[in-house]
Amino acid sequence: MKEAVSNNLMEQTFRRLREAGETALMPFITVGDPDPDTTVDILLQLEQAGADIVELGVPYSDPLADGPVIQRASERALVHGITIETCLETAKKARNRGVTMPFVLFTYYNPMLQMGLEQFFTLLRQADISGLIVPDLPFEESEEVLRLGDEHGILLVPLVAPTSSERISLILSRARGFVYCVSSLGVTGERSDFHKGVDDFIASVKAGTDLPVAVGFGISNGEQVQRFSRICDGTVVGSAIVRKIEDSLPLLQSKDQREQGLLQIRDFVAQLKIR
Ligand SMILES: O=P(O)(O)OC[C@@H](O)[C@@H](O)c1c[nH]c2ccccc12
Repeated sequence: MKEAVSNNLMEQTFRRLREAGETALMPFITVGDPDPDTTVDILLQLEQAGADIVELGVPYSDPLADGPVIQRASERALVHGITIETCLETAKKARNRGVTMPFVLFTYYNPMLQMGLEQFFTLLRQADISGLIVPDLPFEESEEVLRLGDEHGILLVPLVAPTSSERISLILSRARGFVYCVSSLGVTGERSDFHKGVDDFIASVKAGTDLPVAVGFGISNGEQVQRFSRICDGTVVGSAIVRKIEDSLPLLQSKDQREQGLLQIRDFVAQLKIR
């Protein structure tokens, strides 16, 4: 029997990359940082720079796992009252402006519960979101979220950390889309060194699943992207790009230098891409 070919954009992207022998460059940005219109412009730049899949972070006031760079991005976004709805509107605008890469929504659990899970998944589908990551989803509640995701065609991507060891096969058996390996413990943020056991950890995850495996947490330059690309299928870069956006704020917010600010972000991301 022929394997059913999925029409989920993220699955298609990973399949295309795998056939080409490439790995995915996966930026994370906070939606609404520094404002929703600029997020649309930044998404266009990311795509032109060679990003393959983008993680769209919903800003949150109590982001447990986020380091200082991403926390500040959330603060800048929350000034504009950004909610899940506005994030999804922003994603739609980016599509209408020509962004074609798959979107993975990254949100804490509480805002989705408050909206109601049915409504949440309906809106995600309407905004052409391919995947979902919920870092604080309680394992006991993940079954319901997974079921709704399957119903709506939205892939619930699990996060696994070097400490998830006893539960890892259970987590992998429920994974959709890809598996996100957190390179280290603690919070997000750029690092110069990684945990000694990270390569073995990634190898053990790869051995336990046929899905693509991506690595994130602390990856901040092209050399680190290359290092991890040799052993996995995708690399997530968050804080380093969000910091670049922060550094570019004076340019982005001035009328005549905005283009220059956007180019600065594009150039930074382009040099992370393996060509
Ligand atoms: O910022 P870093 O170190 O590049 O790590 C990626 C990360 O930002 C993004 O995937 C992320 C943002 N918030 C998180 C919370 C938990 C796990 C991962 C995340």
